[in-house]
Parts: sequence; C-alpha cells; structure tokens
Amino acid sequence: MAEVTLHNITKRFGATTALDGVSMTVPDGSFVVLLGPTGAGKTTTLRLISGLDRPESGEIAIGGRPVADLTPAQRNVAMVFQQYSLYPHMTVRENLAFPLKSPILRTPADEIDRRIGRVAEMLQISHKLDNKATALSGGEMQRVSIGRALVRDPQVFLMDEPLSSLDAKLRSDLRVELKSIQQEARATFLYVTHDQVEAMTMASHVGVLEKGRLVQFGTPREVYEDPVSIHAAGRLGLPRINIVPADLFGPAPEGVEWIGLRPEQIRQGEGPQAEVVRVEHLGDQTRLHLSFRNHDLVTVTDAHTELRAGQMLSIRPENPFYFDASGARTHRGR
Ligand SMILES: Nc1ncnc2c1ncn2[C@@H]1O[C@H](COP(=O)(O)OP(=O)(O)OP(=O)(O)O)[C@@H](O)[C@H]1O
Repeated sequence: MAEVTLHNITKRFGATTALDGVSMTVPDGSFVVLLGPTGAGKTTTLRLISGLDRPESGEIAIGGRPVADLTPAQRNVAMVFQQYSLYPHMTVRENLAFPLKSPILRTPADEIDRRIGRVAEMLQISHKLDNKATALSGGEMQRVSIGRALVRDPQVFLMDEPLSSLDAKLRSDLRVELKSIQQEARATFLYVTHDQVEAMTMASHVGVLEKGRLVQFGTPREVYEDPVSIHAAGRLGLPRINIVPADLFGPAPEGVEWIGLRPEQIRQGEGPQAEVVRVEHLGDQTRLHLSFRNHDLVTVTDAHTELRAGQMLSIRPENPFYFDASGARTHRGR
C-alpha cells in the first residue's frame, strides 16, 4: 500500500473551479474520509488520483512517485463508484475474476478462486457467484462492484459513496467489514460519504472540502471537537450543531457573531427557560427540539425522559464554539 499526496491541485471544468489549490497527504495505511456538500469537489479528487481526469496544475504522487505520466491502469488504484459498473453479460464470478486476469498480474487460478471466495463471503454474495450480473438486485450489483476492488491488491482504494445504495443493515455490516479489511491489509483508503456514522466510525482522518478547497484535515475527533468554521462543524455530529446569534444567551466576546452548540454544549437544568417543542425517540438517541427566544435548538436527552411537548426546560450554553461574521472560528483551542 502507499501514501498519496496532492500538492496544490487545481481542476477546472469550463468556468467551474472544482478544486482550488488542494494539498493533502493521505498517509500510507490510513482511512481518509472526504466530507463536504454536493459540488465541493470530492468525486473530482478521486477521479484525479485515479487518472480518469487530469488537473490543470499541481502534482499528485502515489507511493512517492509522481503519476502525471501514468495511465489509470499503471497507477494501480481500485475505484468503486456510487453507481455499480459491471460487465452485464458475465457472471458474478467472472466479474470478480476480471481484475485479476490482467496479463500484467498473472494471478494463478487457485489464488483467483481463493480471493473470490473470501470476498464473496464477506459481501454476502457467495450464493450468487454463478448468476449473471443482470440477474442481481441493485444492492447485490453494488456489492459485486465493491468486490471487484477488494479482490485486487492495489496501491490505494478510492471509494465514492460505495454503501449509499444499500439497506441499513447491510450498510452497517459492510462498514465493519471494510474497516477490518483496511486494518488487516494496512490498506490506504480514500473514501467519500455523506453518512456521518461512516465518517466517525471508519475514518482515521477526515478531510473537509468546501467549494473546492480543503478547509480542515484531522482525526474525526479533532474536526468534531475543534472545527475551524461553521461549515466544518456542520459536517460531523448528529443532531447537527446548533448555530445561533452570539448574544442569544447574553453578551458575547468582541468580534463574535455566532455561537455553535453541540448537544453536549447545552447544559440542561440550569439557566433560562426554553420550551420543549417535540421529544423524538430514535431508539439509540432521544432528541429534544427546543424553542428559545424564537430560535430552534436540537439537543439530546435521556432515553427515559419525562419531558413532554409544551413543558419548559432550563438550558445554558457550556463552552460554546465562537464564530465571526464569515463563519470562521475565533478563540480556537479553548
Ligand atoms: N465532468 C464535469 N463537467 C463539468 N463540471 C463538472 C464535471 N465534474 C464535476 N463538475 C463540477 O465540479 C464541481 C465539483 O464536483 P464534484 O462531483 O467533485 O463534487 P462532489 O463534492 O463529489 O459532489 P457530490 O456530493 O454531489 O458527489 C461541481 O461544481 C461540479 O458541477
């Protein structure tokens, strides 16, 4: 496996700047999750590393070797797209074997069988190996596409929302499987998702993209606990961070326009009164929707709460995040 580095990468599509001076190091053996709203440049980043697209400027290196002159095949990366891309006339087994049959690799037949068997079991498709790809459900096809990446031994895995089309149970099974494969093989993963649970549970590092710029890179915990901006703070955490005017609870420090409150930054049972608008029991979490001085706040509470809509609850901010008018964090590293 290999480290991937991007140095000052810019990519344009006509008048759109998809990536704007992005520099990033994906350490060897890390699991980097790219987060950002639609259009932020996540897919573009993967396509540039894989060689499907070329940057206008900047340099990409895989395993310390600049890849500008290498074809996608020579880069030896395995990419999984959000939408499955299988050979429809082939069986599942043939689809899985295909990447191993490249003349460059010359994988022995028993090794091919062994790898296919292992990957099929992990992806829960062993019983479908002899079916034609067209005879599969969408979720099964997607699992085969993931399998086609996993049978290989590439320098880096690039995955673009690979689990988003799967049902919740399978998604959580595969989350665990992918993470354990990555750890066992010490594989390097660059992974795009909108799913916060995937990001928090799988990532060793998170890169937050905003309008083609990498605004923060760190462990999930660092990004959660020490976000650089309102935008970065909003990428992790469920329920989402509450952003309210800085003076909502009283005077704010100079230059602070907004405060950010995650659930654990709202202390309950002290301070001024908020109205409970709704109590939402989600199973693993109980959310409280509050109204405070005409602002909505969402926090979490005890699963056995006696609170009901219409009741009042005292709340007080505790070590909130401070942001300036542009949304940039002030007073970092509190
Ligand atoms: N082939 C293309 N032609 C023109 N514009 C493109 C092309 N590919 C991407 N873009 C533009 O580049 C920007 C970044 O797109 P990209 O697909 O990388 O975003 P993303 O973060 O992956 O979004 P999503 O979460 O929706 O997949 C967007 O403004 C997009 O419209």
